[in-house]
Amino acid sequence: MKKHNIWNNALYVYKQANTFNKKYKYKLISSIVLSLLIPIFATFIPAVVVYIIIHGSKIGDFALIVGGIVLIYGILNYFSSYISHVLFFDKVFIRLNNFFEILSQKAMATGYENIEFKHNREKLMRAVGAISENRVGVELLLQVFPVFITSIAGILIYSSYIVTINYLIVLVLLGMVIMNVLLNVYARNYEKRTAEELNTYRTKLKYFQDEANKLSNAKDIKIYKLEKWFYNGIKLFTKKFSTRVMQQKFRYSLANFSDSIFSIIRNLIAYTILVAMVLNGSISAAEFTFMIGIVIGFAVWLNNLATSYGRLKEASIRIDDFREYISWDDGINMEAGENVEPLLHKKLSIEFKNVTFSYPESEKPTIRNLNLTIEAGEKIALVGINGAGKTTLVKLLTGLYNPTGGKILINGIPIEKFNRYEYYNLFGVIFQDVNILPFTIAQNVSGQTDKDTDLEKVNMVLEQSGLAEKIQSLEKKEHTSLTQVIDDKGIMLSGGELQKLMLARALYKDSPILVLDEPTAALDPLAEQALYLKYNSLTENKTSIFISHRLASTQFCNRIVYVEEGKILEMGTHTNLMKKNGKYAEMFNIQSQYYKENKEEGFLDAIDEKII
Ligand SMILES: Nc1ncnc2c1ncn2[C@@H]1O[C@H](COP(=O)(O)OP(=O)(O)OP(=O)(O)O)[C@@H](O)[C@H]1O
Repeated sequence: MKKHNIWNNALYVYKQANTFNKKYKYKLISSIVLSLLIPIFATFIPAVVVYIIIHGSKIGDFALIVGGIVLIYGILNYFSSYISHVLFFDKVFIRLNNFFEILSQKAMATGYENIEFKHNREKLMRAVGAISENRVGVELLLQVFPVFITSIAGILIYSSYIVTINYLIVLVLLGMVIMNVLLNVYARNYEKRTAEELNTYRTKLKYFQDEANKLSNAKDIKIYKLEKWFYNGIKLFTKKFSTRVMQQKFRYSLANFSDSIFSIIRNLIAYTILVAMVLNGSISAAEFTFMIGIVIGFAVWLNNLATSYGRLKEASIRIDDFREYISWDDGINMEAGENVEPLLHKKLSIEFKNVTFSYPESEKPTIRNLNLTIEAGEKIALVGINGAGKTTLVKLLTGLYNPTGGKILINGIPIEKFNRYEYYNLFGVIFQDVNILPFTIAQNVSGQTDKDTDLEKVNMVLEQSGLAEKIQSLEKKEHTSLTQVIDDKGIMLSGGELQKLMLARALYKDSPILVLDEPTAALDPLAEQALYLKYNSLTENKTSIFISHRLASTQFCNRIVYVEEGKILEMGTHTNLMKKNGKYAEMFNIQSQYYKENKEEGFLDAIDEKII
């Protein structure tokens, strides 16, 4: 992982802040100038008072001068706190708007493997960690960097004055601060060493906390009494997390404690030197008062520098995490690559050439040296037992995964040559896990905003997918929202209805390749039969892949591909494979026998025999 120094990270964060809020820099500069002016001014006040008293000014003059100074001091403080207040909200908005947008854009655009696989997902979680709270990462840098800069300026101004009086004071103060910095470095090194471990605990704890509240888990938690598993997980990782945090904080408290001791010693030495100077007449009482203010102020700047530097380092580590994810190779051709436009209205051929794929950290490849040619416009049924690698093949074909070996070609062109963002346009896919968004039915089908949605087409595909009757019965028809996350009047669809909606979405896209992974798993037998009967017309001019464990589906496909352990074991028409009497025939016979037996007993009247 590339590490950037704090200056580089600060430059990065401020550049981003500036693109979002152009006025931010002016407010920031005003705040830094005021933070420098106010303590200098505060140091002047007692010195001026002592001077006036010693020189016996009239009470009226005294009141006027002191009143004037206090008034200016008050005004400066008012502006300072006003700007701090404004800056606080600016920082929050910069983090929430700008940085979240950068991260979301990256996460949505980057290769799917960068999102799905564990190690990559952890990178994403770390990047989220840099912007998810007020006092970490980006916002921490925005808070602390001005303090760091102000402290450097304060130290330069104050020390240039102190050395003209007595350079020993500067040396004493510096020595103490260096010791304090060393203790902070010790604490920070410990924090760094344990950061990875803490991050793991944080991720696991967050998993338990999030999953415990999810609606999708609620049924299983109640029925299978899983709450203990969640309580124990939360308890275990809270303990591990908080123990580690306490160990980290203990080291910082050592540094803080030593700082209190050092400040007493430092003040004693500074006072001794200054009092000796007053006694031997080298400085006046007013100068003494001023010098005391400057010495204390100088120590404050030094301390601020040490602590802000430590916190900047802390923020910098998180910002590196963020930048690592943002600049991470997408793993695919998102920017460049060939246009798929010429292919969009053609029948397309697909070729898997010696394709191998291994999931990260898995010992054996899931797809092994697989060769398959699908002719343009062909309808393929992909079958095989659970875990054979069918869905993995779909993810490879659709460009969600990249093969670890071999090539996939569309109309003879290797798919990595296409612009990946456009490449997705070639596919209408129903995946096994149904995923709807809390928008209207029409928007879920079109994947577009209302303005860009073709309602006529939406209704046509809803009709084709068998959902039209249900939608027409709703008060707002296709404008009804799904789920109640955003719209209180939203509706929930049943498992089978959702699957029909997914089919409508794939059909709306009208892509040259249609891939249906278990599209009938939740359908009732009548709906299933209706889909089978329509399949030819739905896939007209398209190349299609139909994955199903219901082997009736193989009847209306041109060819059946039987996959086992990532390899093609058998391939051919239904009649050929039945004659071959291999794995496919075995699977088919078991299933059809079951249906026949049950049918004889009159259980499954709804299944049309001619389909089986
Ligand atoms: N993200 C993943 N990380 C690691 N291994 C995975 C991942 N996804 C799937 N696998 C493994 O790859 C193998 C093939 O899975 P795949 O989902 O392709 O099978 P399938 O043939 O579609 O099965 P099913 O019929 O159950 O849908 C399985 O053994 C599975 O455990």
